[in-house]
Amino acid sequence: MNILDKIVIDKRKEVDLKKELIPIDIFERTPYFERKTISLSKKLRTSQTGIIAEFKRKSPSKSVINNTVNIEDVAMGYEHAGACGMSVLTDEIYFGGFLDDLIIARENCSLPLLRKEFIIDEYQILEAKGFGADVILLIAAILTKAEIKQFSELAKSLNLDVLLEVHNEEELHKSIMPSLDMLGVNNRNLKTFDVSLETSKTLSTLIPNDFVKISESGISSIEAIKELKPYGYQGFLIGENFMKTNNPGASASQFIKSLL
Ligand SMILES: O=C(O)c1ccccc1NCC(=O)[C@H](O)[C@H](O)COP(=O)(O)O
Repeated sequence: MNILDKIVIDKRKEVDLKKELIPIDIFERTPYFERKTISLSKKLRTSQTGIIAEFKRKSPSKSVINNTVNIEDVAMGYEHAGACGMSVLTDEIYFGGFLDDLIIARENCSLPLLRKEFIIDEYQILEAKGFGADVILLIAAILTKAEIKQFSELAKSLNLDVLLEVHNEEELHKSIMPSLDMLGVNNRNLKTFDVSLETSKTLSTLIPNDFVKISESGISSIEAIKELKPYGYQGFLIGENFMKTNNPGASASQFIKSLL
């Protein structure tokens, strides 16, 4: 069984258990639920750099990345660095993240926040809103076309932006629909962990211009961004390159300054 299938099986168990323990309407009563969300797609359309900086403690492909920095400092650091948005991995088993990380990030910066999660149930979308997210991620590899439609329409009804992630042509073709804001091409094959920026280049021409295009994973140099921009990418999701340092905010700041 590949890692993605394993993650989805564990996620199903986790969500089913939570649904038994925490009624969904609780999320509608959090202080964050009524908050006016910030649109990442709108910010990216006018951003000079388009950097979405990620908070990522560990990953299935790299094991531990950074266990010492705290999310308060990193959220403030990313905002100060001039990032366009922040991605927060909330999966605990595989990425060492927590839902509370979203709240802590929300309290420490005013960047649009992406809940980076393996969303397989509407419950997680209400939860994302209740914990201060502005954007949700939908991964085409783990969802049917009907689920992508159902989940993205629910997110839009809650004023959340939707980032749909693909890795190949088949996933892209099944996914394109008006309820998405951004199309992300993951340069990492989530089943084998192979990373290649060629994936973003190849798929770019197939993405209609109405969507903001984001290139995700394996970006570690200014040269990579310069290579990808001519293919129409306006957003660049970067995790490990910043998180592997002692000071991810300072690392993002240096990176963003070199881009301007
Ligand atoms: O990062 C992984 O190893 C991974 C494995 C399986 C599923 C998802 C995975 N990562 C999620 C992401 O999409 C990345 O964290 C994000 O794009 C940033 O990537 P990077 O800059 O390479 O840390």
